[in-house]
Amino acid sequence: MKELQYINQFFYKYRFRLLLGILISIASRYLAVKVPEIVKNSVNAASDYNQGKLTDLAVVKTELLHNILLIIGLAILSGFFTFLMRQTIIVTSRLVEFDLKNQVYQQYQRLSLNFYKKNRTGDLMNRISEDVGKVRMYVGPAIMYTINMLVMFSVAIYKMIQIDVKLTLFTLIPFPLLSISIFILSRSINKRSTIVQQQLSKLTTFTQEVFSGMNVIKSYAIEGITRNDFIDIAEENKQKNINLFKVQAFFFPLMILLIGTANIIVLYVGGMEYIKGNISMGVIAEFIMYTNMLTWPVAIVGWVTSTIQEAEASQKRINEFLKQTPDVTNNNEEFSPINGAIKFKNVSLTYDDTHITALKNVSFDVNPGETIAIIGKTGSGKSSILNLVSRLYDATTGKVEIDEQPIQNQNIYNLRNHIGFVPQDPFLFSDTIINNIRFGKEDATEEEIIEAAKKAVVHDNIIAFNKQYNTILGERGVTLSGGQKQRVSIARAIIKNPKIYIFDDCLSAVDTETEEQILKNLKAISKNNTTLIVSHRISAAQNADKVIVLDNGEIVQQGTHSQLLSQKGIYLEMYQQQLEEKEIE
Ligand SMILES: Nc1ncnc2c1ncn2[C@@H]1O[C@H](COP(=O)(O)OP(=O)(O)OP(=O)(O)O)[C@@H](O)[C@H]1O
Repeated sequence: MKELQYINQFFYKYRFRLLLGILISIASRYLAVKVPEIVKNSVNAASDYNQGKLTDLAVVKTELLHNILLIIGLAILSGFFTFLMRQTIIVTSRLVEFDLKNQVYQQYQRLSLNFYKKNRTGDLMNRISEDVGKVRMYVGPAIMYTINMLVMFSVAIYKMIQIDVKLTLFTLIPFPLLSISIFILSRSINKRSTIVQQQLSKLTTFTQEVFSGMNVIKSYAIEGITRNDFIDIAEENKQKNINLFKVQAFFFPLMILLIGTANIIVLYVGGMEYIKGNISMGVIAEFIMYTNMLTWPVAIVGWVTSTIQEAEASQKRINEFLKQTPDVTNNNEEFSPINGAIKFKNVSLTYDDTHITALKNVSFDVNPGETIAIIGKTGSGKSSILNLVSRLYDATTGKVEIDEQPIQNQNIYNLRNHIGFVPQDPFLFSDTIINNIRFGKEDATEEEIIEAAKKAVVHDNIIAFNKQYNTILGERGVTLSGGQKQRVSIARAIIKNPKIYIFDDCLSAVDTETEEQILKNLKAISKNNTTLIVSHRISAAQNADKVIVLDNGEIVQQGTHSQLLSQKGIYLEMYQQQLEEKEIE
């Protein structure tokens, strides 16, 4: 129960609702346990009349009618309390589930990118849904049934012992057996259902991947292979489900068997006691009712134990993530203006997971409003520089400064609010185009959005769609071409009017003419904003105030476009190569 201690904060938070629920459960069960006693009185009245102990039929009839009305009244009251019990305890469990899900979600958002690289999406989803759901079972049903069981048991057994100790002991013989068997069965059911869940995750992940990569599957004509893979996984899924149902099928027969055994014992031992004249006929009826009433609570002991074990395991998985601290933390709560000066002083970056040193001893500076182009071959470390500027990662050694302050001293949210980042592989949400652009500035007007789209040279494409700016984009914006996606993403950054623009090779999918037009627009827009442009193409660097050339994580050249063209080196090589390619076109 160590891991589940985490949930105590919620018990405290909802203590009044929970306490009310507990009181209502006690009332509800107490009323339910009253019924057998009334049945006993009724049976005894009828039996006494039969044996001539009571002679007035009208009195017997009145008593029976009175008892019937009492039972109906108790049933209605008990039902009403049961309803209230669910409204309090089960609703509390839903509130706790909601709070816990929010906590996990907030923690997910707090954690750094590294966390997302180390953990699979399916696992993250499972912990926030499946595991939280299992913890809810502990907070709600498990606690509710435990209270039920305790009240039923104490009241019923107290009453039974008062009537006949010997009969009580005999009646209770099958119950420990019932509880232990249900415990064993529940454990087995839980184990098997975990396997079924894992299998289901596998199936979901597989199909999700197939749907996302459908264009590759179709163009390689490998539908047959993926179908066979699907059949294999589905077959395994079916087997695991059958295994689960085999065990589940034992649950009710086992309960019925044990209830039957307990009833037979009551009938036999009770019958003997009745013959000896130790108890009345009504007591046998009363005991049979207690036996049936106690069966479910006793069976539930086994179920509750195994549910708590499951919840403990799930909470452990949740705690693992909740305890993690982000690699990149915010160390300043103040929101202050940012001018956009960037300085790298002997910066090196080695990624934790791959141990790849992406940057080695990199130093450069950019004044506010300047445009700097970062050029280099693939894998040379260009994006890594951008990752450090937006503090998605922290440098391993050396210093990154924003406005002459170590970047770690800047409020991370403030910094990112002042950055308009266009990633290499733009991500668009399954929403309208207008909302995808508005994402950069929540209160943007329609005119501002259209203006931004025009500057990103995507307006004409958008108005060609039937629903224009209200066109819904499919999952990951699949209805747009790669170049259109890049330009919508650029519009999203433009509308933000940030102090620092970061363009990570985001014009790779647009033709050179459109690229030129966008670069011209960007130059006009970003006159007063610091701009970092990463590109494979020299064209992006021509108008930059400064160009940095990276090779294998190191700056090998630095200067203006014309300065670099006058030197031998990678920049000149790339320029000549791209010039030749253009001439061939
Ligand atoms: N998030 C990351 N975690 C681990 N390793 C990374 C990460 N990002 C990049 N790398 C590694 O760091 C090196 C530099 O990558 P980076 O993306 O900075 O290069 P790039 O010049 O932007 O390449 P490209 O032009 O192909 O985008 C590569 O070897 C890459 O595998």
